[in-house]
Amino acid sequence: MIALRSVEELTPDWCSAALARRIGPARVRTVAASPLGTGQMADTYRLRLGYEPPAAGPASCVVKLTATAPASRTAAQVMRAYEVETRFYQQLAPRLPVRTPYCHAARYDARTRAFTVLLEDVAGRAVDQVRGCTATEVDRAVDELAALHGPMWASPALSSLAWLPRHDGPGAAWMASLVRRVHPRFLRRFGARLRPEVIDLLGGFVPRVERYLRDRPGPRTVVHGDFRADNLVPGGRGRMTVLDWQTAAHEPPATDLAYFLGASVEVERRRDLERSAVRRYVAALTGYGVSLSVDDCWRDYRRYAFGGLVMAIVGSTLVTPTERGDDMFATMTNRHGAHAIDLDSISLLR
Ligand SMILES: Nc1ncnc2c1ncn2[C@@H]1O[C@H](COP(=O)(O)OP(=O)(O)OP(=O)(O)O)[C@@H](O)[C@H]1O
Repeated sequence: MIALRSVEELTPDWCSAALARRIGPARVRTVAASPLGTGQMADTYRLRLGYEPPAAGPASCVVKLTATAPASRTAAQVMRAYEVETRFYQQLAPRLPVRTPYCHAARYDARTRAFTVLLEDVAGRAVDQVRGCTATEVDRAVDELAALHGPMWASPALSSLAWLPRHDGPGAAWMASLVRRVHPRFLRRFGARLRPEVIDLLGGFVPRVERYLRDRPGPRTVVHGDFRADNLVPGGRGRMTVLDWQTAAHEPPATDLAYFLGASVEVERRRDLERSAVRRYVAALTGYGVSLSVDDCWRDYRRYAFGGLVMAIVGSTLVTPTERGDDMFATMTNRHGAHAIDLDSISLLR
């Protein structure tokens, strides 16, 4: 099975090879692809599949492949997003209890930097990021975070995965200079939609961004890197399925927790429930043998509240602009800004 460079290369034979583990000697006879969702880093399609013999495999699957839009493809390649998502599905998803779509096949071609993952079609709709999560959705999401972070908490095995990014290396200085460079442009584009106190916060944070990115205290584990409502699909038995593993990394786990609560919960609701969410996360981690105090978790949670601001500033300038994308970046910045202000996170960077 090869990594597809575009959906035009998709054929029944390619699908048969990609589904071989599931369908054995049966064949895919027909495949029809329709574009799916609003992803900005890859092209995603729902596939309707017909088989010989009939009903030999899933009636539909989701294929995610190299973006055709040049800006999205370049951004994904700079961030190694395609390699990371492929390797995550191949090497980590099978070892972790976090709920992800079942991956039928995943390929990354280092020469062409093309990638393709063929996934289970997850029923249901992702939580709307702009509306934000309910209290029940927060509980479910926090449980999935513990199921992602707990099993490989401080595991030396993660350091040997050369493909799994760490953000405190030489990349930190590069990222910090990018944030400083694009900050004025970001303010020109979004300033009218940002609260004045958030603009002030950015003015205090951006000069300290390199310190924030380089100096990353706390234990490390596998993190999702973009753990927010748009990537969470509520499912059966009180679980959430977590999508979009292009930003997986070897990072302090509180980065995901702070980013999730900062981005995906409306501000008043987040203020009400964040302490209990942190306690729930710590309690769920004990189920994976992790001993972490609520105080230590709370301190790291406060410190990493800036992650969403870095993501909004950099993300909004890298991807092709869309109206929904711009709404999302403005909402994100106001929410993460309010979060860092509420938690006085800047005091942890002095
Ligand atoms: N396995 C799946 N089952 C059902 N829907 C899916 C599945 N995987 C992705 N989707 C949907 O396809 C769209 C794009 O998916 P995804 O977020 O993984 O792509 P992306 O290009 O990496 O996005 P982003 O711009 O957020 O990085 C989303 O609407 C998502 O809900």
